[in-house]
Amino acid sequence: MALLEVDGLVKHFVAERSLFGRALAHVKAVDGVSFSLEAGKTLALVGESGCGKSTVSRLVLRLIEPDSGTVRFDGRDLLALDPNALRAFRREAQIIFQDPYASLNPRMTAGQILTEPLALHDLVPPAQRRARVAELLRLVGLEPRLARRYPHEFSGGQRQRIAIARALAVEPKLIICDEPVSALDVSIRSQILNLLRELQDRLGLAYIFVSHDLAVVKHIADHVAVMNLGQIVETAEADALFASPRHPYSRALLSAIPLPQPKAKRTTVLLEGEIPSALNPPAGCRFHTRCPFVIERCRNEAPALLADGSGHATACHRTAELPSADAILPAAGGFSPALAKLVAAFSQKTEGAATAGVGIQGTAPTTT
Ligand SMILES: Nc1ncnc2c1ncn2[C@@H]1O[C@H](COP(=O)(O)OP(=O)(O)OP(=O)(O)O)[C@@H](O)[C@H]1O
Repeated sequence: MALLEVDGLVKHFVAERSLFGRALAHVKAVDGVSFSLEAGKTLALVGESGCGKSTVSRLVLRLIEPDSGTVRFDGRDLLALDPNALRAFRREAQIIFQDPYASLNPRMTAGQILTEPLALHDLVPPAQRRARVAELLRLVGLEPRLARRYPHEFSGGQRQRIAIARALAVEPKLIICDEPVSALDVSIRSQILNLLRELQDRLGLAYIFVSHDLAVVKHIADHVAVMNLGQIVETAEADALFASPRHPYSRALLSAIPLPQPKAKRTTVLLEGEIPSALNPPAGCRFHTRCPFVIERCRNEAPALLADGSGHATACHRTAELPSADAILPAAGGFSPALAKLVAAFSQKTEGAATAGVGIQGTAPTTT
């Protein structure tokens, strides 16, 4: 049985109200999202800013209520939990944020920050709390003597370690990592990612790893779900998705990852076209206004997220007929003349990682 099962989750926010309080427009932040996560595994939720990743996280933690859909955690229906059961659940699922400085109380020492959850959930008798704090600090690679310091006395990476230790204090089964390394120096990122992986192996933690950056996700995810405008457009085991992305949006996100070899050539898929407006969401496939492979059907009919035998699921009418990702990503060419024409309008050859370019142009779309 999966640790977490999310089915048909929907959350629309009111974006505009009339003078009399009537809802005039809705943001479809999350619109029919389903996925599952095994204990001890990592699911990465990937997509541009505004695609609904954080809203999914908040729904999974039951910090906000969905309009419809279900969330099952360890076999329990989260939406049916009474206050006591919800309190117990708060221990089992934790979250760490992009900016640890904002999430750590500046007036508390690291020791006090780590003692707080122990006391709140009555996890450790008062006499043993100091030892438990030292243990937590060691677990995240910090010296116990640092317990006396305040957040501003730590580096960004150290602060993220304290935020991780605070999450671990309650011995959770699931941690939502919301862009946990985006605010950190590039040189520190891999240290924090390694720490998260080590802790997962040691403690059997499951992670939902929220990120806009597929390069980061590559180092940590077992499964990836790519989101666009409140919906999952592709989901697969990480290896399968990175080796062979199928949805044009995933291909474009992947093509923006710098190549490991500086001289390697690749075609960067540039997505242009009309960017969907919050008040005028695209009909049919929500990606069609930016898709290089759009056909008439995409404008009228929303594609279902369909899985093949291996569990690789894609929401695209043209999955079966598009060229393999190899034909796009490592600049191997090989398009049929008709597809080459389409791709040419949206792609350009680049050389080397430094000029690999950004795969998506324009500001991120909003959802309605
Ligand atoms: N409380 C709210 N009220 C109204 N709209 C909201 C609210 N929370 C989120 N939204 C909107 O819902 C959409 C999805 O937001 P969300 O924060 O989940 O996206 P995201 O992918 O996590 O983006 P980011 O990476 O920028 O946090 C956005 O259009 C956002 O403006």
